[in-house]
Amino acid sequence: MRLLENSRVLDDILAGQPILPVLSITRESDILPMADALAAAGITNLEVTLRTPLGLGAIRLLASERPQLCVGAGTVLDARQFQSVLDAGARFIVTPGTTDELLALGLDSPVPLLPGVATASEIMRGYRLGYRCFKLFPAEICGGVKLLKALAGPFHDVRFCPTGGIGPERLPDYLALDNVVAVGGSWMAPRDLIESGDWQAITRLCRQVPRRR
Ligand SMILES: O=C(O)C(=O)C[C@H](O)[C@H](O)COP(=O)(O)O
Repeated sequence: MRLLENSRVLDDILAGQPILPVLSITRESDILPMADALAAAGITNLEVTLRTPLGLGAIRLLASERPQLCVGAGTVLDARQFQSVLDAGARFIVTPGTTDELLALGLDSPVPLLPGVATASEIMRGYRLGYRCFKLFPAEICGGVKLLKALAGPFHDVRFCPTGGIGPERLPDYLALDNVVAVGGSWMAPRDLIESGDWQAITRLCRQVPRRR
């Protein structure tokens, strides 16, 4: 998507809910019940990573069986994966870092790209191409709330989806920042609850998410 269009569409998607669940699927039978557990708490945006071999199939399944959800693809590392998640029906694409190849693909993509950054220089590489919305990763390690406050100075028109190491206790501090569009994380679908199939507990965890101040 050209220039500011990418970031406008992303902002429209992500601003609709304060958290972006990041799911890594390890059992096929979990996919639909997990998505339904999130949806029961009002979650419509979610990111499925390619960290596991089931990731791509999960995106395809959710795109066809739960079209009301906005399912993005995460951990997209190269052009081949970029094309495969587009083919699977991903509605947005998330990368942990940036490469020139991925930034260029995002400009011509039919769905928006959320490029991962950790430094001002990486933001500047995307900014000059028109990107205004980035994933800050790994957020807690690379500076978290303090870094986001510092970045608001030079990049007043940039918004971030910080992800990585952010649990529910730190969430309010991030959501209080004007340059945070949503906060990503995996905490709302913990492994033990998924393994035991405790979908109601996952719904309850998502319902505890604070509203934006
Ligand atoms: O693999 C990727 O490209 C990612 O997308 C990284 C995930 O966003 C974070 O690992 C989620 O962070 P946690 O909430 O700390 O689990």
